[in-house]
Amino acid sequence: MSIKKFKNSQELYERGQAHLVGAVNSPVRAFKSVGGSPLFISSAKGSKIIDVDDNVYIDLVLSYGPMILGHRFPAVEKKIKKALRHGYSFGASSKGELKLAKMICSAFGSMDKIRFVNSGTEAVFSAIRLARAFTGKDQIIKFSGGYHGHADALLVAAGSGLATLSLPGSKGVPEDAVKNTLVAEFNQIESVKNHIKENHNIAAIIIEPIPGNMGVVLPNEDFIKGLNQLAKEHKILIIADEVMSGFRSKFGGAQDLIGLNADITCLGKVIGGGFPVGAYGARNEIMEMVAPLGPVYQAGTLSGNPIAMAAGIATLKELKKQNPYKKFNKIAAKIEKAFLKGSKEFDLPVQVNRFGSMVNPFFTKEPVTDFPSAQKSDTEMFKIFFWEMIQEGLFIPPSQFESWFLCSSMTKDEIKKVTSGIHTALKKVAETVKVTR
Ligand SMILES: Cc1ncc(COP(=O)(O)O)c(C=O)c1O
Ligand SMILES: N[C@H](C=O)CCC(=O)O
Repeated sequence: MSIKKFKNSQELYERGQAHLVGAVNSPVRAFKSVGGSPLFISSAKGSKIIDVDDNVYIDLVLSYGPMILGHRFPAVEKKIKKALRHGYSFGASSKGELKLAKMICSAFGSMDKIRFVNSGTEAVFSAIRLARAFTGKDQIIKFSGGYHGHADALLVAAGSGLATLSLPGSKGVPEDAVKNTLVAEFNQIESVKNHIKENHNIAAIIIEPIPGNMGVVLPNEDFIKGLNQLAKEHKILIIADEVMSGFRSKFGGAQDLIGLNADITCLGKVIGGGFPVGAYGARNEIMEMVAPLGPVYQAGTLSGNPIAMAAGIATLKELKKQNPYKKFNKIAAKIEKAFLKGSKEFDLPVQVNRFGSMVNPFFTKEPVTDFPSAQKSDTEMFKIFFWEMIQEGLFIPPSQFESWFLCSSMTKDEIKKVTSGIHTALKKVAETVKVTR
């Protein structure tokens, strides 16, 4: 295998520093925690992504989730091209919005109505405003390691890029903006109970049903049951942030699979088929508080964008047709097996967490069940592993604390390439660790 070179990516990275902050438009793209300079991408098709040095990779990032069918899926591309011929944005309603809204509401028992916005961040902060208005209360509980976009109130003990960069929060967020944010520990119902005991103004608990922003973590059954019960007893709303998990483990939400009684659901990523989109939805009595029906204001020039709607409708139609969820479980199981085999053979501490098409490894001996246990993962090992995967032609997120994603376009050969690449990368980790110890 020839060694991959990144000359053109490096050049663009250097040039990019002049007019882009850190040469990127989202911090996770900067490769900060794995070192080296980030890849610049020239194109993608199916499960493959190609960088500007013509290196080809199997893509396990998939734009951090949206590209569930793979890139430029023919049926989706056809509908996007058709939509483009009709106009790009109208500032007025169009039929696609109705169609996508119906498809989504039919897939979630907890949603009668939905409002489209332009990103997951927008969906979440709008959902919080709505929960506060509906309950007449101000406080929210979030979980440490949970990431819900970059609204001020939620940049506390957050996962994703903040975990990657070891940032406890963000500068520029006034204390006032976070004074109503309470942080509990995922999978630890006592930490939620304690907040509820001490605070009587809690509007909502916001949760990623399957967290993917501290790496993938699975909720235990009793924890979810406990949340449902506490929320009901204390008239607290549950906001299921399914921006990442929505349509990734079933046609609909992970909330159904884990038995979470969501009041408001936030979506993004998959429902826009790769175009900027977000959405929040709930039962009628909650959604009818949103303007123009009710007093909660929320608006957007590009909301319900016709191209994003067309891509979303085509993606969901294709997902329904393919029903790839069993396939995802099988692929993820193979990935897990490759890790477990390699960790045994090379005597490495590895844990694998997976749910549907979300999967990722941690370099630690103990099971990963919350943010503190995820943070025990050896990020130096991850760094070595990451770069060897890149050399193997496998693009994974450049962070220990991001989920890998699977797409339905993956072929048997590509799956084999992934599992054998994992084996080689683990070997490299073991060899490097041996030398440096
Ligand atoms: C669970 C979750 N919520 C919210 C967001 C924010 O979405 P966006 O990046 O589209 O603003 C993300 C991803 O960034 C996410 O994974
Ligand atoms: N973890 C984030 C969302 O899921 C990754 C996307 C980003 O912040 O750029």
